[in-house]
Parts: sequence; structure tokens; C-alpha cells
Amino acid sequence: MTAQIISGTELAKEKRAQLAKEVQQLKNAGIEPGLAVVLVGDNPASRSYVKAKQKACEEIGIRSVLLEFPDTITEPFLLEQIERLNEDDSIHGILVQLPLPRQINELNVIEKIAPEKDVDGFHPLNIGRMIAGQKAFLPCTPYGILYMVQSLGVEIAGKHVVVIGRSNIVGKPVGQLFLKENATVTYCHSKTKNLAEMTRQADILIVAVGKPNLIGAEHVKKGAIVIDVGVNRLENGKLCGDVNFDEVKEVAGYLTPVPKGVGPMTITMLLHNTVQAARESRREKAHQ
Ligand SMILES: NC(=O)C1=CN([C@@H]2O[C@H](COP(=O)(O)OP(=O)(O)OC[C@H]3O[C@@H](n4cnc5c(N)ncnc54)[C@H](OP(=O)(O)O)[C@@H]3O)[C@@H](O)[C@H]2O)C=CC1
Ligand SMILES: Nc1nc(=O)c2c([nH]1)NC[C@@H]1CN(c3ccc(C(=O)N[C@@H](CCC(=O)O)C(=O)O)cc3)C=[N+]21
Repeated sequence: MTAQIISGTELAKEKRAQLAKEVQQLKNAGIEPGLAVVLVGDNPASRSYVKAKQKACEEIGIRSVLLEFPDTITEPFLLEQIERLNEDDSIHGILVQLPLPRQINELNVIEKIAPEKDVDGFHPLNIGRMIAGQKAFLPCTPYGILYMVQSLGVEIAGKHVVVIGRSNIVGKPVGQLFLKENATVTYCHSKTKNLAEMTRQADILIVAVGKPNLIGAEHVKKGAIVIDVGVNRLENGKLCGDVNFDEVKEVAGYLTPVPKGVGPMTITMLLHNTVQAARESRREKAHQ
């Protein structure tokens, strides 16, 4: 059996075309969606992600503004910058690229972002709303993963989803999104015993760890859907995921590649959330 490869790039292209139309409609109604991206320090990976996000905005007509600061800035200074963006009516979404330098408390920064502009879905209010099943900005990577799986047209209810990784930005929320879709969800992490025994039970296996080749054929049930979230840069400069692609593609039913898998969907869902934020700002204005 050879897995069907789920192309994040292709799905992203379709979804972005639809978003471009929605941006045009908003512009016709007098609103230009605006995203502020805050980049602190000089991490090359962060810089390249930020560039990709800005390019994606440009392609569908969202105005993006980059605020760049040296890694020596203080937390109060950064909080002040965010406050200004909160008050700026031309900005509908705010994204602070993580990680931040050590002297800055990430939670303080995330909590400073106005929840209605938190297009990353990292603010505790959005996390809480998501878990309670209320309307919220969904975090982009988990949302992109759900979108990819839904695009396959297979039933999620009743499936066993195994998530490896429990970070606040990927592992934990992605499990919650599938729980809401009535899957049975198991979380694995660095303290999990007999990882392969757990993962072999998965109908849908989501791997978000950051270790090349962590998952091989022996971890995967025949026909399973395998979503590889990991992005690892090898010494030769090449990118790879957490899943041994060549091995697992012979066992899985569906498999996402790295690159061109989850990554492009993450950016697409950021665009989606930004368009939604702009649309909702219009509604709020109408009620004032
Ligand atoms: N494509 C995309 O859009 C995105 C990709 N990523 C990528 O996804 C990966 C994960 O990111 P992130 O969630 O931020 O990472 P974190 O480092 O925050 O979390 C990694 C998780 O993996 C667990 N883990 C570590 N080693 C093992 C192991 N041997 N077996 C089982 N579990 C293990 C950790 O367990 P414990 O909690 O016990 O320490 C932790 O929960 C990275 O490669 C990152 O680059 C991230 C965001 C977006
Ligand atoms: N506030 C915040 N929000 C984030 O969403 C966020 C963050 N901080 N910090 C870092 C992680 C990582 N992340 C990725 C986004 C796109 C790709 C992506 O598009 N990758 C391409 C390859 C890109 C390349 O070639 O370098 C792909 O997989 O095809 C990867 C990773 C978002 N993150």
C-alpha cells in the first residue's frame, strides 16, 4: 500500500483563492484587512516564517505591517507597542512571532493582545473559549490540520486520534479540536511509555515533536492518516518532519509531507483568522 500524499500547498491555494474574494468584498465595503507582525531579534527561522506570512498576505490583498525590534528590548516597551496596535483601527490582527528573547515573559505579551485581534488564537480567552466550544479564533496550526483531515471527506467522529506533543500552540489545542469533532483523543509526550504501542492504535496520528525520524513504519497502523507537523532543519540545510516519510508512506493511508504539508496550511489559517477579524470589526463598528 502506498499512502495518498496530502498536499498542503494545493489545499492552501484553493482556500487562499476563496479568501482573496472575501478580502475584495471587504475592501468594496470600505475595509482593508490589516495584519501587524511583530518580530523581536534576529532568529533566521523566525525571519523566514515572518516573510512567508507577509508574502501570503500580500498575495490575497491583506495589508501587512512588520514591526521589528532588536532582541535587547524590554518587556514594558514591547507591551507598549502592542497597546498601540490594539488601539489602531487599521490593524485587525496582531501576531507576535515566538519564541521571544529570555528577558520577556511570553504570557504577559500574549495576554496584552486584544482578544479580538489575537489571530494566532494564543490568548487565554481564546484558548478557554475554544475548549468550551464557544466561538473563538482557533490556533492556526491545529486549525490547518483539522482542515486538511476534513478535506479528505472521511468521518472523524468515533476515530481514535493520537497526538504526540502537548505544547500550547500545537499538541494540546489540536487534540481539543478533534475532541470537539467527536474523536477519541490520546495525548503522548516525552514521558509516555511504549510510544509505538500507543501510536499503532491511531486511526489519525498527529506528530508535533521536533525530532527527525521519530516515527517509523512500526509506529503506524495500516491505512492510518498521518499528519507530520515537525519542521526540522538538517545539517545539509534540508527540511524534514518528525516522520520517516519513505518508510511510513508504505503503511499509512494518507500522509502529509514536509515541506509543503502542514506549514502552508498554518499560514492559510492565519489569513483566514485575519479576514474574520476584519469582518467582525465592521460588525462592531455598525453597532457603535
Ligand atoms: N508546520 C507548522 O506550521 C508548525 C510546525 N511546528 C513544528 O512542530 C514541532 C513541535 O513544535 P512545538 O509544539 O512548538 O514543540 P515543543 O518543543 O513545545 O513540544 C514538543 C513536544 O514533544 C514532546 N516530545 C519530545 N520528545 C519526545 C519523544 N521522544 N517522544 C514523545 N514526545 C516527545 C514534548 O514532551 P514534553 O511535554 O513531555 O516535554 C513536547 O510536548 C517542531 O518541529 C516545530 O518546528 C510548530 C508550529 C507550527
Ligand atoms: N506567534 C507565532 N505564530 C506561529 O504560527 C508560529 C510562531 N509564532 N513561531 C514558530 C511557529 C512555526 N510556524 C510555521 C509556519 C509556517 C511554516 C511553513 O510554511 N513551512 C514550509 C517551509 C518553509 C521553509 O522552507 O522554510 C513548509 O512546511 O512547506 C512552518 C512553520 C509558525 N509558528
